[in-house]
Amino acid sequence: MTEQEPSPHAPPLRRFRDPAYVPLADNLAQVRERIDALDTQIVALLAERGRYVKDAARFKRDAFQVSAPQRQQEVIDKVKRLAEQTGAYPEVVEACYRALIAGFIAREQLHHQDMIDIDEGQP
Ligand SMILES: C=C(O[C@@H]1C=C(C(=O)O)C=C[C@H]1O)C(=O)O
Repeated sequence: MTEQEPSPHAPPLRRFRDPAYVPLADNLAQVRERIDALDTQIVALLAERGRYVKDAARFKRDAFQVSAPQRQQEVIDKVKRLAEQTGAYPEVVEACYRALIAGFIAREQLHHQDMIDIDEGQP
């Protein structure tokens, strides 16, 4: 085992046994450029998702409703199905979503604590 980081511009060191495998890039630098571009999109999407999670707090009465465990399970089930359909690694998708939802709920709880009830009696 070397303690050296891989060389970004070097040619491939290994190949897949599957002769049908189609490479996506010429070198590691190219692979990383594409990963970086995807991360930019993913973080922008997470920001948008977070704005909707914040808005959801307006429709909830208490901490249990913020947590909404049944909805959490629906989201996990749905993304696992999507992973199967799209070829994403299902265990990665599930782990990401469990972490994401936990983080989003924590934020939503903070927003919820910072809100006031709408008084139904008001004209
Ligand atoms: C956004 C909601 O609130 C919470 C956050 C969820 C999420 O991040 O997907 C799902 C359920 C709730 O725990 C919701 O109830 O839809």
